[in-house]
Amino acid sequence: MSASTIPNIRNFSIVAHIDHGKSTLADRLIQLTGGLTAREMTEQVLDSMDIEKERGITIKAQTVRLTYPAKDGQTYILNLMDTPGHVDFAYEVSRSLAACEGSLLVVDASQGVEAQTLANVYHALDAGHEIVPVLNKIDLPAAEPERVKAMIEEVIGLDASDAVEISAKTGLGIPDVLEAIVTRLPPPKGDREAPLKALLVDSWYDAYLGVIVLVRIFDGTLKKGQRVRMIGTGATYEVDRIGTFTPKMTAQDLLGPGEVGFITANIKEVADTRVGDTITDEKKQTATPLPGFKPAQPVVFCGLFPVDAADFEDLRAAMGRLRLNDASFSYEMESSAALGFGFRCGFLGLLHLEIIQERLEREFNLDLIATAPSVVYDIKMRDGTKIDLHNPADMPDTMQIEEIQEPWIRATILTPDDYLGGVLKLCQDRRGSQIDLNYVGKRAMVVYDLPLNEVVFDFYDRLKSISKGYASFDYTITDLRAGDLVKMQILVNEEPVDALSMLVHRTRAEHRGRAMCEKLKELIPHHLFKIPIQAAIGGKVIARETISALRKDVTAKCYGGDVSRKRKLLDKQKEGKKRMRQFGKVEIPQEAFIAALKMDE
Ligand SMILES: Nc1nc2c(ncn2[C@@H]2O[C@H](COP(=O)(O)OP(=O)(O)OP(=O)(O)O)[C@@H](O)[C@H]2O)c(=O)[nH]1
Repeated sequence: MSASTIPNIRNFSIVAHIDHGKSTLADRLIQLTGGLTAREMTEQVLDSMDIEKERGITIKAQTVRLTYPAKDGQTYILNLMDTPGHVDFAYEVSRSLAACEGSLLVVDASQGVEAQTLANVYHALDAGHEIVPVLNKIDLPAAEPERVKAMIEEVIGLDASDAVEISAKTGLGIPDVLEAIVTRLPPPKGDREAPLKALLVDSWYDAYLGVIVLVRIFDGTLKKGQRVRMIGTGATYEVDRIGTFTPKMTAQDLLGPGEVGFITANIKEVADTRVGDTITDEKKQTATPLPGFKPAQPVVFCGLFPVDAADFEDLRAAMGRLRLNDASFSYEMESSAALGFGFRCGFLGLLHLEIIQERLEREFNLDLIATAPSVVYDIKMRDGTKIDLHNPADMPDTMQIEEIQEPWIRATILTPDDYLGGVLKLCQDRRGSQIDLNYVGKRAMVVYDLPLNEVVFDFYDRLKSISKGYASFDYTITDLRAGDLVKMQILVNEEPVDALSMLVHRTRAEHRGRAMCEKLKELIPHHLFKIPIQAAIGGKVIARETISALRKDVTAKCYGGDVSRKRKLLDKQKEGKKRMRQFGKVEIPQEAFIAALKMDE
């Protein structure tokens, strides 16, 4: 028995920087190979969740099987594995790549190589992929295909001389992409007679069908009724449905080597499936399981609390629902003196956090307060024990702490030359240390080591505003380093607000404390009494602001007859009311919690 090539199949991904046109190209490929009718094509197909559509980003890896009659007279099955484009989901990128042999590298011909182009193409090269460069958006007047080809060769080291030039928008060049997939990407290899060996690429929960598992077969065959074993978890299941996405779910009798498809097998929860696991036949097991992946670890934590305490059970139920589909999101119950009952939640990154919060608020109609995002700190105690600190409120007594370690990242930033000064200053201000600085044409490529704690709040927003949206950013977590970190508390009306406490580097504490007090002064409405706002480290106040006592009529300052302005102000106040929390005698609006953390330097 030996592996042979399966000549009429190609498995491929599209890797690209966000917004370079990956989804548009995928839709064109589906359209051209007749996977859907024109009416079904009205919406972008691969981005299926609402929020993905609205924000135009791809989150969950999906797959489509296309049938393509090529110029050589043969008909090919092309399996397109979609990959997410954002840094938070790098893990999902690598697992989709493991299921294919090649990638299309899509680069916007008016923009050029960006930070995530690099990160994603390196993932693809790591996965052993053959890569076809595709220059998109050549319909734009600003497109400079020759310059971008040179950039691909210089920065990535790929031969771009035969890059395919296309416009995913107009459809120009799409047939060339299909031909390139068939002629330039390698076919899969596999042994049909060997015991089943399949990769568990992804899984998600469907309200009607239960857990759906996306698989890529390497050896053997998989069919309905077969009993399979997941090697990692040891669980066994009987396959009750099997098929492919065209992109509609289509039943098949059997999947063989090189094929990609789905199974259902009466699996109760997504958490019962481990992405990267090897699926084999229960009776005839493979002797060589696939290498698998490290599970995605949450790196950013924050507390989520209902504004209205009566919503707690609804929040619990909603989190359970989201978790069904997203095993990388974690939560456990937490109670806070100020905020009551809520949950401590773990996320893959800030975007992941925002998406989950938004879904909870929008799909489940919940009003939430999010506390300051925090990274996970490793604390070594004097008695030799170690603590993983997810919540600054739980920080042990400093006298007992030997050392605090924090996660560091290596960040790659590409920016037009004009903004380089601002970008370097930002990195420097965030305790960064410069590793590399290069020029590629008129763009600078900067590599910095930075503490993740300085990046989680607003680094990305700041970078975008400094560079007018032109800089791109990608990072990987590298190591843990000891840091002189202290817990800073915020006191409103002499009472500590746990939800606003954070670990900061000692050298940054005063600056940060002052900025937070100033911001809170703007955001907390006047009350009938004076409210002191203080930042303190271990009982020592390092910054202070005071909110003066109330002027009764909020509209008083709108003298003159501008009625609509008055009404707006009153409406705004009413809106604010709904989303306020009572802290002792003080009401703090929800916006204050997040806004206080997003500070201008
Ligand atoms: N002019 C022009 N615009 C394009 C072309 N291809 C895509 N676009 C536009 O570029 C934007 C981004 O395209 P998407 O396909 O959503 O980008 P994406 O890479 O899938 O983004 P993510 O899903 O977030 O990774 C959209 O507004 C598209 O309409 C093209 O060939 N020409």
